Amino acid sequence: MSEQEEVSYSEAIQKANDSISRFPLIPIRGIPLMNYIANNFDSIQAFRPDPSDIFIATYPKAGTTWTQEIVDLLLHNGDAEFCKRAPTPVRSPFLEMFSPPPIPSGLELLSKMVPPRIIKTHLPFQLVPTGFWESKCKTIYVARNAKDNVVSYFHFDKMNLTQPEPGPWDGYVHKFMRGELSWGSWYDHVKGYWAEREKRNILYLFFEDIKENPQREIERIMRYLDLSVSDEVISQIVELTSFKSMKENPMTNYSCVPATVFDNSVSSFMRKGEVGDWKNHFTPEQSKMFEEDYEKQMKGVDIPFRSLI
Ligand SMILES: Nc1ncnc2c1ncn2[C@@H]1O[C@H](COP(=O)(O)OS(=O)(=O)O)[C@@H](OP(=O)(O)O)[C@H]1O
Repeated sequence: MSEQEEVSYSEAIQKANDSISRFPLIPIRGIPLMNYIANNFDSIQAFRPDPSDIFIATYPKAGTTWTQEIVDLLLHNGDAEFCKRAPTPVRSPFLEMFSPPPIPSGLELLSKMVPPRIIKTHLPFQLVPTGFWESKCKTIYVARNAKDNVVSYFHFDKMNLTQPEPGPWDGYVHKFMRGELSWGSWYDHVKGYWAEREKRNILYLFFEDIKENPQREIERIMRYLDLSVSDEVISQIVELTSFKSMKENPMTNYSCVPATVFDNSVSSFMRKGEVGDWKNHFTPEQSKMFEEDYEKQMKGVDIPFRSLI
């Protein structure tokens, strides 16, 4: 994969331009999904991974792209040039993504690749094709604290012109709390994978931990994947996957998606990459209301999120 593939991916999106719109959501087993995904759900469910494939699962905006880059670099011993062979969504396809033709679906991209493939999903646990668990694929789940997650999703839904119109911030927070955004409830998502992590051997990570100590978390991923790279390479990967590096890297910053789909004048995909940006968005009243609801939705759950505050 190379320049040509990168160009053809961007060109395919450009060619689909007339069919791009804010797609409606259709529920699949109660989970709202973009209509193109919902309409192709049977073929997504039928996907059979290879046991060597690596599966990265997250609620949207929880650190997927960051983890995809870390894993690609670990698999290739920190080879920065090789990891620039194509943009993230081509190197590491999005399992359930279907878009208007001729944009290749995740399944189409996967069918042309040789395992081990790095496969992204936002599907909640109960919608993941059972083939992943039958094949015992290594699975990395990344969770991000709810308040920063909803802030990031809000900015993304404003700039991603295929997502439903987010509307004003206050209403958006309520939609998040009710699980009405694409891919459903954050609360059920983080709880679903947490409940299955031991049985399915899922490595459950937190955005805040990677931010606090990337070296420690990259080493955890390395051990989980049964890889061994030198300390020097780990340091290189820390540097290559810093927010600044990934924001500047055209292969990781989603500049492959034309402005007719990702409107960068509204917000960029690599927006801030921080912990605690929620403080710039929630009013004290919204924060109190959100926390009261959080207590109810997360009652009895022992996921070690940092304090919300
Ligand atoms: N290297 C690195 N360091 C810190 N933060 C990073 C990094 N890469 C991506 N990001 C931030 O992650 C948010 C995007 O999340 P995802 O990659 O999960 O998005 S997506 O769901 O795949 O569309 C989005 O968060 P916000 O900036 O808060 O909006 C990105 O900026």
